[in-house]
Amino acid sequence: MLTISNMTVSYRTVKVLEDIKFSLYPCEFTALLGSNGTGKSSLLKAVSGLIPSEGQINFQNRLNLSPKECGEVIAYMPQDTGGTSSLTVLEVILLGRLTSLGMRVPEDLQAEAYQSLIAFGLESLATRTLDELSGGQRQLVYLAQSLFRNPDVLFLDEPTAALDLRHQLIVLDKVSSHCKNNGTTAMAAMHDISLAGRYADRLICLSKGRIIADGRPQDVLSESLIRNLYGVEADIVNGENGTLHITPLRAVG
Ligand SMILES: Nc1ncnc2c1ncn2[C@@H]1O[C@H](COP(=O)(O)OP(=O)(O)OP(=O)(O)O)[C@@H](O)[C@H]1O
Repeated sequence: MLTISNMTVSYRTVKVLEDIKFSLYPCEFTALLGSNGTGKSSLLKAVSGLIPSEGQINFQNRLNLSPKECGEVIAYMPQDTGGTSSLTVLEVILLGRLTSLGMRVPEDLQAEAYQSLIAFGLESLATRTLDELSGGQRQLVYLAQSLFRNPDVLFLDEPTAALDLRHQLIVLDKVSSHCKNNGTTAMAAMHDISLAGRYADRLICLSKGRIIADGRPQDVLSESLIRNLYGVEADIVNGENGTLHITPLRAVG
């Protein structure tokens, strides 16, 4: 279990997150929701030890982790997967297991990396360099790398932002099943509340730097929550098998 308590994050003198506390559990996929600029990325970065924060982070029986220890426990995939790189797609996947790499890459590790490319439909790109990929293909490569790394805790910042509809479904399905099959704890900042409601076990909702709702999608998603979070009027209909159908109607306020 990963537990965050009394977390505050500031940029210079401006506080952007305050009184943050929550716990994340193995096998659970949590979606982090909130409007633009409300602090989702800052929260993921602060807990991953990438930006300074105040408060306490505990993981399993390890108390008060330092930023370096947070970085060792949590694999963080940023929102922006751009930037130049002349590494091939297969090499990027293999880098996910940097600690297992020596002078030679064991054949079984190469085969496993190739399998993770197949899982994301990326095998035809294995020998291409990252510079030669589209934005969505690059995002898929980094997602495949994150799962290949098989971390205890995985943080993803808008993992489906560059993806088409089919790949959004494939990726969220894979992240959710990876959690269940490997005991991984995952949290993803997301903007699509319908997809979050469908794939996440739990939603944590941020507004103005504070958590205003935390629970199972069917328990927390309501028309008034959507109005509070986004300033949007929406219709929510309960479908079969507990699915929620959310239709945004108009911006209000
Ligand atoms: N490096 C920085 N220096 C100063 N202020 C920052 C910095 N990064 C983010 N902020 C501010 O902190 C607040 C939270 O930003 P953050 O990127 O965490 O929001 P977000 O919820 O991830 O937004 P989005 O959905 O638009 O990606 C915003 O007001 C933003 O302008």
